[in-house]
Amino acid sequence: MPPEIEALALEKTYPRPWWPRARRREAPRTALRGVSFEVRAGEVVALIGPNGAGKSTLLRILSGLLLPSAGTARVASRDVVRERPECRREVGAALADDRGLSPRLTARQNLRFYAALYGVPAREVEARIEELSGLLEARRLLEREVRTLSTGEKARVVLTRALLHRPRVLLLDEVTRSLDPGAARRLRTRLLSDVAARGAAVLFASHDLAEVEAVAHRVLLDEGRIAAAGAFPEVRPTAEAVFAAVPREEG
Ligand SMILES: Nc1ncnc2c1ncn2[C@@H]1O[C@H](COP(=O)(O)OP(=O)(O)OP(=O)(O)O)[C@@H](O)[C@H]1O
Repeated sequence: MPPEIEALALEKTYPRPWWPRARRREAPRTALRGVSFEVRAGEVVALIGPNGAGKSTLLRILSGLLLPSAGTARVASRDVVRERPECRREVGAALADDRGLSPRLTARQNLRFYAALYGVPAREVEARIEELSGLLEARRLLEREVRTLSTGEKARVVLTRALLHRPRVLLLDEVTRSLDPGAARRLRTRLLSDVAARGAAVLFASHDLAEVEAVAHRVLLDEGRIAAAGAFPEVRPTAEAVFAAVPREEG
């Protein structure tokens, strides 16, 4: 079986901003420098690394929101650039700074909209929303307008949305960051065991080494490059060194 997520020599350099004042000040920024790895069906892989390591950039490329500068990536055996629409149907993404929910619609209306977009059969939509919102402790939020929800409450709706169409690949960018610790733990355990049990591949970014130790089958450490990969005990010394390192100031 081919891997569900496959990155091969991925590179990403953000160009200088186009507006003149910032353009003079800012250089292009390289966020990924040849990243290669894979995630197989049923595997939960954590992507850990300090701020600016490139985690969000990588997840945005894999979800089809950002183009790589070089290299290739495949999700559910499809090329994320050439087969972008097909890819996006196979992926459930809950990314940092998610702006995809309409603030004036209720959570349920938003979820119905995305269910239709993802092609969930109409007769299954309500049952799916009930089931997932129960799993993600979001049922009491369903009839509320999204603009009235707290950050953590919105995160639950975003997670529910990511799972609506039973995606083969789930990409999570620090989604439990805004949840209180108990809820984060419960959600992580339920969510990840649920998706892994049905054979989905999960890649989630986190700063929290304890979180990674609890759930990840395998860990990737990223710093624009893969600094270490494998089971947590093997990666741990490098991870601890990277997180403990005093950052070098630029210039
Ligand atoms: N739109 C952008 N334009 C220019 N540079 C960017 C842009 N987005 C990210 N970067 C830069 O790319 C690098 C990687 O950023 P990225 O957001 O992928 O890191 P991260 O590992 O997700 O960080 P964090 O843990 O803080 O969320 C950083 O140096 C960042 O400043």
